[in-house]
Amino acid sequence: MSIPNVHRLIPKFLRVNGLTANSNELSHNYGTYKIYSINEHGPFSEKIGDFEDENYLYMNEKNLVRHKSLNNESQSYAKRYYSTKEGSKPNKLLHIYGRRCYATKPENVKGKLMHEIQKPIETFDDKVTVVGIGAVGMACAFSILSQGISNNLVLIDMFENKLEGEMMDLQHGSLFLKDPKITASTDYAVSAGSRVCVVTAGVRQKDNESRTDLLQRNADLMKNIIPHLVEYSPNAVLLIVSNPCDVLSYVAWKISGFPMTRIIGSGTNLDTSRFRYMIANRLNIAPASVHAWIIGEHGDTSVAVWLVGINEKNVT
Ligand SMILES: NC(=O)C1=CN([C@@H]2O[C@H](COP(=O)(O)OP(=O)(O)OC[C@H]3O[C@@H](n4cnc5c(N)ncnc54)[C@H](O)[C@@H]3O)[C@@H](O)[C@H]2O)C=CC1
Ligand SMILES: CC(=O)C(=O)O
Repeated sequence: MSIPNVHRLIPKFLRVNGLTANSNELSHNYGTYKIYSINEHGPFSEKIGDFEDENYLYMNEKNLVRHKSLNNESQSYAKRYYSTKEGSKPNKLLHIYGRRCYATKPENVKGKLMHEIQKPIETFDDKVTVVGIGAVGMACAFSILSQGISNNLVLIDMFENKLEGEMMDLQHGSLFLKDPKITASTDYAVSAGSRVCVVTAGVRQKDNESRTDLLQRNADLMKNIIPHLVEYSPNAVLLIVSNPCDVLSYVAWKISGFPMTRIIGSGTNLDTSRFRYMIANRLNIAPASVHAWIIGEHGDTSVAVWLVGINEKNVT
């Protein structure tokens, strides 16, 4: 956001807060601040602008209430409430955080070189457990972390050495992630309080085997795995990926005693994604532009359904 726009924005906040700031006071460029709001849905839900001016924070410090250093002074925040904003409901209180980013003032070498030390993130309320850390389990684990689905990941498998190695590999990637907490064990106690448990443990097909051929072996594993998950995470959603995933979802439902709404099978998602890719590839369009599904069981009896609509510019 350009500075003139910001000037339009800032007095609005100040006015709402009963302040009479003069936007001339905002004219000294220094760092870059990003202004965020939060509401009852969570923090940083909405970025409402960037601006460049140290005096705004200063002014907040002197005239408003809080120029607080949060997080052990690792970041400077200007914290304000305001009660109205275009597009938001009147009287709904929102927080404003102004976060200062160093290293934006070109001539300020110190600002470029000096970064305040941040503490590790300590609140984790979105625990996800992945049981079975083979090819599928680790792909799930990596996707969960890299897409920011959870910052609190637990890995469970039968093999301690393998668990340790996979855990360390993920932990060593923390710099590129959002400082996640990653734990691993053969003991299900580490999974306690998970919101989602993804089950990928089990045997996979060999040549000439169908997914249903795996049923007995993997159903036996479920009898061992599911009760532990229920014991430690009685409110979790179970996502069953092990094959045959639809039948094993049923098995997991029966063993767990959970309501049906808390058992999800990965079903034909993978098949659908494959199908869309193939059509997209054939038509030279993006998979997201293909409307096609594989329905039925994730297995040899599944059925393809699709719709093709063509106009001058698009194929849908
Ligand atoms: N639903 C879907 O779309 C897909 C399902 N699958 C299924 O996922 C399952 C896993 O496949 P992969 O990862 O390729 O196999 P994998 O052999 O690479 O990994 C299986 C993992 O499960 C672990 N495991 C076995 N018994 C266990 C137990 N009692 N407790 C904890 N961990 C246990 C093994 O130690 C191993 O690490 C298979 O059943 C496969 O058919 C695979 C691909 C897609
Ligand atoms: C293994 C399996 O279910 C799949 O790749 O579709």
